[in-house]
Amino acid sequence: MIPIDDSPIVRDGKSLILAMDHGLEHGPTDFEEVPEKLDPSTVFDTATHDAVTAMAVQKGIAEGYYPSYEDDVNLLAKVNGTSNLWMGEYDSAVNWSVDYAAEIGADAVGFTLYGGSNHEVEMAEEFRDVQEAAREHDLPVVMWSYPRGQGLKNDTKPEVISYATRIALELGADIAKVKYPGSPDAMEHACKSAGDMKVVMSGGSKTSDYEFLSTVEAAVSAGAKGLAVGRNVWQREDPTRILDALEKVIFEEETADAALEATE
Ligand SMILES: O=P(O)(O)OC[C@H]1O[C@](O)(COP(=O)(O)O)[C@@H](O)[C@@H]1O
Repeated sequence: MIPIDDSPIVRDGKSLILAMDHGLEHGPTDFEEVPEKLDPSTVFDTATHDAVTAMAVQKGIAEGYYPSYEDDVNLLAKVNGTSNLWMGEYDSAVNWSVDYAAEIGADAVGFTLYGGSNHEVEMAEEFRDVQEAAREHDLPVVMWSYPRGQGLKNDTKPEVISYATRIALELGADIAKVKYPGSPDAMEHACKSAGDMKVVMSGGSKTSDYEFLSTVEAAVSAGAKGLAVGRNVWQREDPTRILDALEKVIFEEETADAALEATE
């Protein structure tokens, strides 16, 4: 872990990462109700909001669109990823090198590790190479720490999420992105398991404004240092409004109720 509070992807010790790698990870289904979002520029426009500290995308999107946004958006290069068409045991292909991501202007790199998968060993070895290359470029590393595969049926159980944050700490990540483990106590334990490393909550599929914001509020009160979110922002009709509210909940530590009221 390196001190990352001065990194552009961190603001006042916290991060709000806008993820848009769903076209690879989930396919066109995530865009069915928001077909205009098939154009990555629309989500880059959303990422220019002050609350967003980085945008996480895959190589092709970074190559094609980031040059127009490099003055206004911090790039988190998600270096591995696999499509939903892959039917094998959980795994993720490394699609670009850290050197190339740095050349494009990355401010941080992201990597998914499926702890518990039959491919965990190979993925951990790939993470070693990514993490060490990132250190050479002084880039923070965000681990999407997602235990799943084999017999692991419930990947949001409290002990599984605490293990996920610990794996990220032990392997040298700077931020762990994990699913919400269902309660503030479980989130607090997951954050403590990460030592001084930052933990951010993963957004998940779209829910109501109140449900989403109150879960973020609970996670932040329990020690999470922000959020990495995709669908709960860009699948909304008005992403700016939810980002205004998230800014209040994450950076100003307001309640979900107060944030919603202030942004009505
Ligand atoms: O593997 P899952 O749980 O289907 O979700 C993976 C997706 O979730 C993210 O980690 C976060 O996005 P969401 O907030 O939309 O869940 C994306 O980067 C990724 O594409």
